[in-house]
Order: sequence, then structure tokens, then C-alpha cells
Amino acid sequence: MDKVLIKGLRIQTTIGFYQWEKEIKQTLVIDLAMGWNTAAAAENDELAKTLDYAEISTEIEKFANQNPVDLIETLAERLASFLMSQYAIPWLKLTINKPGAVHNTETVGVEIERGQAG
Ligand SMILES: Nc1nc2c(c(=O)[nH]1)N=C([C@H](O)[C@@H](O)CO)CN2
Repeated sequence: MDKVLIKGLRIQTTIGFYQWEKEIKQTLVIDLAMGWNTAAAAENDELAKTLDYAEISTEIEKFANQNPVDLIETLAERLASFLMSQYAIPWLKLTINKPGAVHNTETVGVEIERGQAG
């Protein structure tokens, strides 16, 4: 299956288990691969027939800020479900990194895969 990709999307949002984290914004870095038939858009060079990665990037930041949660696992699950229903995405792989969370690491994060690749 073809894929539309968003890599290294940096968003600022409220996320975290601890009380102090609920009072600040932190950086999340998001990678997203979405299964899609890209040939349909390419046939007549039509944006409307593909997944608009610019629009989806904006929606991801909006969703995170409108749905604050404790765990990146919860955000990943809810965001995957929102994107799949909103854009009729049959399969996706979503990685959420929280690079500032553990000081002696490059990053920490979760990766989930949902749906059928076809
Ligand atoms: N698997 C996870 N572990 C932890 C999370 C998380 O979201 N998933 N979150 C925290 C804290 O919020 C952390 O980011 C700050 O200390 C701890 N562990």
C-alpha cells in the first residue's frame, strides 16, 4: 500500500502524568505514516484525492491541545482513532516522542499501528 508521510512534526501541548506537567506546554515530536492510494491523486494532479499532510499536521496540534491527557499512549490511541475516522484512513503507524521527558535520553516515546494495510 502507498503511504502519505509526516515526519518530525514538532507540536507544543499540555501532556503528562504529574501535576507540574499540567501547567506547562511541552514538545512532542510526531511521525505518521498513513496508508493511501496515492495513484488516484496523481492521475489528474488533484490535492482533493489525497491526504493533505499540511491540513493533517494542523489538525494533530489542534487535537492534542483540545484533548489534554496524562500519557502519550492515550494521546496516540485517541489521535489514531480521530484521524482514521475523520479522513477514512484504512491503516496508520503513529509515533509520538517526548524528547524532554527523561534527561539522559535522546527521546522516549510510543509507536502504534492500527487498521489493515490492505
Ligand atoms: N510509558 C509512559 N511512561 C511515562 C509517561 C508516559 O506517557 N508513557 N509519562 C510520564 C511523565 O508524564 C513523564 O513524561 C515526565 O516525568 C512518565 N512515564
